[in-house]
Amino acid sequence: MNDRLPHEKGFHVSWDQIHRDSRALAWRLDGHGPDDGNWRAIVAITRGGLVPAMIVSRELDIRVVDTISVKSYSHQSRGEAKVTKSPQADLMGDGEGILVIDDLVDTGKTLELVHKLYPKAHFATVYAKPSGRPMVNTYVTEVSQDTWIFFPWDMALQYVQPYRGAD
Ligand SMILES: O=P(O)(O)OC[C@H]1O[C@H](OP(=O)(O)OP(=O)(O)O)[C@H](O)[C@@H]1O
Ligand SMILES: O=c1[nH]c(=O)c2nc[nH]c2[nH]1
Ligand SMILES: [Mg+2]
Repeated sequence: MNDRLPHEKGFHVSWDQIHRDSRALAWRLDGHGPDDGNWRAIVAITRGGLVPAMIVSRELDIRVVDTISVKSYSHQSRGEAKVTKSPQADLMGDGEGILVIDDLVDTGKTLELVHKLYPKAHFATVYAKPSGRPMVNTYVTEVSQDTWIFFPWDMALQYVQPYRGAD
């Protein structure tokens, strides 16, 4: 374990798994929108929410997709959450009928900020840690607070030396 990191465990998510888990999220959301079960639009929280949002939009046939950009982490340390790009104001209103999607909720600060802006939106993430779980309306898998989730877009396959490597 690396002492500099506050996270004891790692949860490694493959492309295949994020695809399956995002489809599971779509399945949970299907038919639960306020307009005859439908949602007006999806708003992805960039960047992590982009891949799950695309998969949910495909599964639920939601063609209106916008983004909100919230930046709060640098590597594994958290800073102040800031909105650096907003979705179209006339689309959003108070968030009614809008599905806000992110890859995960950790402390909940990112969703808290977006919730303040769009209190009637529905908040959905693929993964949730306990501290942030109250901020999410729908999620698929819970992981413990001391787990760092590694996503496939942050990873690359690379050669590792065998334990008994040649010197
Ligand atoms: O619940 P919180 O403690 O606020 O953390 C969750 C947020 O942190 C990560 O995004 P990040 O700010 O690292 O930006 P990124 O999506 O561009 O990687 C993640 O994608 C969530 O959006
Ligand atoms: O890739 C990530 N994994 C995490 O567990 C996490 N928590 C906040 N932000 C995160 N980003
Ligand atoms: Mg993010």
